[in-house]
Amino acid sequence: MWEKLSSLADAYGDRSILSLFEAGDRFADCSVSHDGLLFDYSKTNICGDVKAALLALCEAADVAGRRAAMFEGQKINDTEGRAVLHTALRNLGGAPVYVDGQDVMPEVERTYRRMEAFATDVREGRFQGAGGKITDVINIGIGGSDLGPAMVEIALKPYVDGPRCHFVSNVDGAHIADTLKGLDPTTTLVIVASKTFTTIETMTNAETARKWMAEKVKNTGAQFAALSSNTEKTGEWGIAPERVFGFEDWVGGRYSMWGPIGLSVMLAVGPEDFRAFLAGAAAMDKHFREAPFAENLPVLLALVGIWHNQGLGYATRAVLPYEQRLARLPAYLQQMEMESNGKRVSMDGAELTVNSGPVVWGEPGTNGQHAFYQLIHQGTRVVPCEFMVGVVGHEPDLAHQHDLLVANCLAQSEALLRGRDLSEATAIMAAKGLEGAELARQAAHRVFPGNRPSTTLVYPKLTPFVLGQIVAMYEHRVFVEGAILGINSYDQWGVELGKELALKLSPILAGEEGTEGKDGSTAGLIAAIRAGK
Ligand SMILES: O=P(O)(O)OC[C@H]1O[C@](O)(CO)[C@@H](O)[C@@H]1O
Repeated sequence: MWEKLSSLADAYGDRSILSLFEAGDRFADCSVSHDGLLFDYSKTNICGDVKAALLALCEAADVAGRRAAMFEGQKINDTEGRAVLHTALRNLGGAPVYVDGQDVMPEVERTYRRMEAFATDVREGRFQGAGGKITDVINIGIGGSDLGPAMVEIALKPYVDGPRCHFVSNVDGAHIADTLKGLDPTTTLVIVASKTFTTIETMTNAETARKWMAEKVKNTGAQFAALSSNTEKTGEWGIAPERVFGFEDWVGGRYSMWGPIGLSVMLAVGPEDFRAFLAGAAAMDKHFREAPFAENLPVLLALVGIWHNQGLGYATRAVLPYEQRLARLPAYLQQMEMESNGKRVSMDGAELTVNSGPVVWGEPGTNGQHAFYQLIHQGTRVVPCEFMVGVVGHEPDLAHQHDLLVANCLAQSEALLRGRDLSEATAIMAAKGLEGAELARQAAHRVFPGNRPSTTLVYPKLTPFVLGQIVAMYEHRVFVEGAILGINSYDQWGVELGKELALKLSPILAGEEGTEGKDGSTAGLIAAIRAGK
């Protein structure tokens, strides 16, 4: 299945992307517009036969069949025996969705209405803390129970008109200590967000928050809410059922912010804007299900990813939003993509014969330009870049700054494409008066190889709807890449070993057990830390 792609990669790996623009209207051929979004992949070296080979991979992997299986609630997460239906969380008012023959939508809608009612009560002051109206909300969660809502709350700042939201994730006591400083427990609502309600970091931080609140609030439980699929544990922990918002095991942690895990966002922006966020995602779901693959945004994004990673062997990709409010998007996508597609075996347990998903990283522009773009432009390894930028910002008075932002975004992809060759670099340095060996030496440092691939996503403005579209597009991109690789994108066994070892290390670090059986490095580190305490 991969031979064709690999022979095309051998043939085309080094060809000039710029020269591809000489034939026909490449921009028109290699960009897709849908519902306000414009995805341009013309600055990659994908063209006719590469695209055909990539689309053939979709056929060979039966992406269409697997897509149908996902939306139909089949148990495509087959190492855990679970359906994968985060799409149901944003299917509000939509068609029934069946799991094991039962329509899950009535329960999804019911929970959603409870969330709306609770969020409205908090925002309008009907739900109060011991000291009055809730001013602050702390979401305690980690991974998918943190990254999504934390990312969205920043992204939608212009829409925030509710209580201040804080996000605590790290088991490092510094995180919760710094967050609690300055907060008034009598007007703070604590949300414990954990699908399993057993995650050690979250439960430890929740306990710390409970102690902090108990110093000033008699009935601490009244100011706690839980977001979880483990209602037994939320009950044991003492959170009253009316403030427990549940979801089923067919919602994966890293895909969960569309439902109860998004409660902090709903509290911040209000139910109406949260609904718009879901509507954007639902619109992308529809596009993903209906558009032909050759014009399907998530499919194209996935194919670009497959070409760069499995085809050309580029091990990483940078996500570079030219939008300060998307500062946490790269971290969010890191979990979504790397926890989903960082797998070494296919569904049947056989080792992959191609690379698994790439390393995903990034920072917003223009900040990244002054940090790591040096390597992207002149380093020896190629880093495919995924730029994104809004046509307008939310600050009409600062439109000139937005124009500068856009200019920088476009300049970077242009620079990556064109580069600067030795003759140009030499002419520039000669014009500055250099000559001879020094001219040659200095010019060499100013050469940009160029021919470095990038894509650009242009969106009208970062509204809740648009953010929903973008995130859902990435979710489906991960699905398509995973389907082509033949892996299960919805389990995460790779996080388990470290968790198990950490539990065993705690008593050793405390001096209650010895280091027998530990490797020399770990034993040495334990000894040093124990001695330094
Ligand atoms: O919501 P929970 O159950 O606390 O899990 C948090 C995170 O931990 C993980 O299971 C990985 O450790 C993620 O997949 C998940 O998002």
